[in-house]
Amino acid sequence: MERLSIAALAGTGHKVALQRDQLEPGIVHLGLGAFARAHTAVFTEDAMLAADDPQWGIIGVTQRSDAVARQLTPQDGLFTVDERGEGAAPARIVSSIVEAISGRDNPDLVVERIAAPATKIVTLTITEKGYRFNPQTRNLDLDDAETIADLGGRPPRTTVGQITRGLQQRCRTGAGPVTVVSCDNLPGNGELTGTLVRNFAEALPAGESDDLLAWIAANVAFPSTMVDRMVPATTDGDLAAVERELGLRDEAAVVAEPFKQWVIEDNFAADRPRWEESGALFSNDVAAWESAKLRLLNASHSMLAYLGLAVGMETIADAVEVDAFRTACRSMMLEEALPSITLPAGMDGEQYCDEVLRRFANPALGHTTAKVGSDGSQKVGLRLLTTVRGTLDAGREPKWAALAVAAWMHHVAGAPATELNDPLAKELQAVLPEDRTADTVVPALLGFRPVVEPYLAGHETFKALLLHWYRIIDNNKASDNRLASLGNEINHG
Ligand SMILES: NC(=O)c1ccc[n+]([C@@H]2O[C@H](COP(=O)([O-])OP(=O)(O)OC[C@H]3O[C@@H](n4cnc5c(N)ncnc54)[C@H](O)[C@@H]3O)[C@@H](O)[C@H]2O)c1
Ligand SMILES: O=P(O)(O)OC[C@@H](O)[C@@H](O)[C@H](O)[C@H](O)CO
Repeated sequence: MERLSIAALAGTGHKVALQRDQLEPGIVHLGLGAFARAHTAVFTEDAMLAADDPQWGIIGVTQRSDAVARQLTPQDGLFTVDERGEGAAPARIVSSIVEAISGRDNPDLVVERIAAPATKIVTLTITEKGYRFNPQTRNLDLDDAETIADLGGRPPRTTVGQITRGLQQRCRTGAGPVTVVSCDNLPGNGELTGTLVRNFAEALPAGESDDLLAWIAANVAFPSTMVDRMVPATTDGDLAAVERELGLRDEAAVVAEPFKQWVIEDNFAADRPRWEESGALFSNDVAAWESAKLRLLNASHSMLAYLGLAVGMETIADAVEVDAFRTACRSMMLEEALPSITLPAGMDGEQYCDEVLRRFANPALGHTTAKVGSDGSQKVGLRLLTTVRGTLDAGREPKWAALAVAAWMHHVAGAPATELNDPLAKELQAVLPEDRTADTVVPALLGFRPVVEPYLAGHETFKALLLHWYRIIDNNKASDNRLASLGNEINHG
């Protein structure tokens, strides 16, 4: 089958929305995964169309492998977004990516693109682990071997190294101000990114560091954002479905739910696309949006992933259909998370929670428990332990959040060392005992400092809840009907 490209489209009924010969590159996007294509690239294309402003073509950078760059380059950067579920629009070809680079293979080129005067924005979707920070201090992990190597002056391979070296070159060449926009699921993602970039700059030799820090302070903004759209990893079946629809082969297609949301702090150092014309909300209350999303949606997502994995379920849509799991999620959101956060003005908390559960149930999305449950060491603290802490501080028991944390612990203890998909898999395995029971695993993982703060590790109520739930999950693993028996025990608390 012929590959998707501008030339190949000429012979079909499909066409691209943007005038490609007029596009100019104004954005460098680091982390060209599925989410960036279904979210950032779509908002940006729509903004360019609505405002008739073609200066925001995206230079996409793949970070760890060259796969997406290899898929997109022969397709002239074009790819399909295939919406799935109620209200889905027809498959759409997105044309806002003008170049795709493998950052792994061309680190100097990444720095050059960030430093180009035409670049006004650097956006990021590099996953939580890509930030290489210490979650307790929210500073750059200066013991990280890759960061040390980047500080030593090699062509940078870490994202923070790439951004800071790009800024250093902008400072030297007078390339002008730039805005760095994190779009990852992290609280205060803009402030965090700014801190990590400054930490990197501070760790450079004094002669390089002083000028650079002053230049960054005067020329770079780091707005925080909240992003939302469920985008699973694309499967071979998804590619085949797009091929049938398009009549062309698209190796870079992505699948997404119809819903999409982007809340952005209005803090830019230079021009920006008119993203508000494509539906983004500019707000000075991004922190409230982000904590609502992380502690309601993402926390429930993680809970369903680990409960689903405990009973061998493959998708989130299947897990949320289990009454006991759905009720546990809803209870965690309503009884524990909602009382410990301040909602953004105008948000109806209960309605938001119901909407989240409805979105999870989208059967056409195929979001896997394995993908959502990956990298737990990077997510459990932000999504769940925050609610555990808030609920304990309010003098109540975090019963449901503890169920989700116990399910994560069970997943970590049950996964064979080679199969745990987590950047700290080796470190987690190292603290786990040979004999894995509630009484050995719970204290071992409570003592795992990169995830659990000392206060929670020593909290007897929390520990008792974890032991209780861990035993229930573990006892059921040998049951003939582990789904029914686990559901039953969860219902009985
Ligand atoms: N997929 C979603 O539903 C969704 C929704 C909202 C937000 N997000 C955010 O986007 C991120 C990426 O999601 P995705 O679906 O694109 O995942 P993906 O697996 O398709 O892509 C991950 C991207 O992150 C990069 N990356 C991974 N580890 C890295 C590291 N150590 N350093 C630098 N870059 C690294 C990869 O190269 C890749 O470009 C999520 O972690 C989340 O923060 C995703
Ligand atoms: O993308 P991650 O790995 O941070 O988290 C997995 C999911 O919870 C997440 O991607 C959600 O689908 C998303 O945050 C919805 O907007």
